[in-house]
This record gives sequence, structure tokens and C-alpha cells, in this order.
Amino acid sequence: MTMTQTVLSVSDVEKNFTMHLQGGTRLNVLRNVNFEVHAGECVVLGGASGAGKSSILKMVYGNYAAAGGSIVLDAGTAGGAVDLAIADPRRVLAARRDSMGYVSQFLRCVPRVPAISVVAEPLLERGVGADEARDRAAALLTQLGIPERLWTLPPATFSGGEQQRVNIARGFIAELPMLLLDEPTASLDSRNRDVVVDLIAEKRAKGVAMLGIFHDVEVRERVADRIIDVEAFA
Ligand SMILES: Nc1ncnc2c1ncn2[C@@H]1O[C@H](COP(=O)(O)OP(=O)(O)OP(=O)(O)O)[C@@H](O)[C@H]1O
Repeated sequence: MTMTQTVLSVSDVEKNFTMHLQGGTRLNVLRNVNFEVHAGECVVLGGASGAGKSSILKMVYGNYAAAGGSIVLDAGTAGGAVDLAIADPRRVLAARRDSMGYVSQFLRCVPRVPAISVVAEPLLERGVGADEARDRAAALLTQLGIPERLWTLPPATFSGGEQQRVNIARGFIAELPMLLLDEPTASLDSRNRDVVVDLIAEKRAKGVAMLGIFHDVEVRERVADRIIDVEAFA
């Protein structure tokens, strides 16, 4: 993949919410959403609270349906380009497996699974051998300052910050062409914020296309190649 290749093209996307508890009132949140994300850049969604940043990220990941327009992911993988605005759920799941990762702020804890397995799992699911997956998980946990004594324990009892770092390790471990970042540095201390900024830089150098939300102004300035003002799509 060359660095200028367009990985994500969002064209004329609209989003409305129908408020069923308010007599079906329609809330028009976004219209004429148009932007692209290229390989090797981190594009940040900016704009005031309520502008629709999370809604855009959720539509790209396929969690929210779009009311119109297209969201084409063309990651150069075997499955070809997919329009996530209209793709059936199986194609969305295939796109997630082959092309698109999502790093949120919160870890969904699976009971009784040790932290190192939680982190290694995305690699195992994609056919990486157990030893290599474990080594790479260990390296990331070390980079994120999770002490080795915690690796064999399930993260359910970890502190909030420890859980968040396990989640970041899990989100960054797979080598996918597109990565969605939903406030991955929120409530991290400055040392770990720096680690996440480094992880983003590593992904950029590998040509990964990234689209994210970062409320922390300092982090945003450090990671953003471009900031898109979502308020322009009101
Ligand atoms: N599932 C939903 N049902 C109804 N309204 C929703 C839903 N999700 C979002 N909205 C509304 O859409 C608008 C945009 O919300 P969104 O969460 O995308 O904004 P945001 O820019 O990410 O805000 P913040 O920075 O506060 O997280 C808001 O007015 C919100 O109330």
C-alpha cells in the first residue's frame, strides 16, 4: 500500500435519529459528511460536544446505519472495497476482521481470561501462531507498563487505568490497514499517553490509516495530521 492511497472515503453521509419516546421526532445530526483518510495519516474528528464525532466513528465501524451516502473502505485486502453504509452484517464483520480495528476507551472484560490472552486474541483469531502472539502481547504489555505479575490474571479486578492499557494493547496488536481511535488516551497518565502517541506514530510509519477522536488538546496536536471540523456537517 502506498502512503497516499485512499483507504476510507466518506461521501454525502447523513445521520438522523428518530426519538421514539418523543412521538417519533427526528433529530438531524449530520449531513453532507465528506472526507477521506489516506494510508499513513491520522485524521482527527474535531468540533463541539454533540457535533456528531462519535456518530461518524460508529457509522464507519458499522455500529450505526447511515441515512444516506457511502462509506467506502478500500484497504487493499482480498475482499476488495466495501461500502459500509449499505454492506450486510457479514461483510461488515469480515471488514473488521481483515481491515479495520477499533480502540475504545473501555475494556469489555471477558470473565476468567488472563490479560495476556485478552491482548493476544486478535492475533490468534487471524492465524498468528500462539508463541508469536504471546511474545507480541508481552512486548506491548511491557511497553504500556503492565507488570508481569498481572499478565496471567483476568483484567476484571485491575484498576481503571490498567484495564484501559490492556484494551489499548489489544486494539493495537493486530496489523490492520485502518484503525479507529475513540478517545484511547482519555484518563491515562502522561507517561501512558506518551506510549499511545508512540504507538500511533508506529502505525503511521507502517502506512496504517487512522481516524480518531481525541478531546485532549495536547494529544490531538501531537497525533493529528489533519483535523476535520464536524460542526461543518450540521
Ligand atoms: N443513539 C442515539 N439516539 C439518539 N440521539 C443520539 C444517539 N447517539 C447520538 N445522538 C445525538 O446525536 C448528536 C451527536 O452525538 P455524538 O455522540 O455523535 O456527538 P459527539 O460530537 O461525539 O459529542 P461528545 O464530544 O460530547 O462525545 C447528539 O445530539 C446526541 O444526543
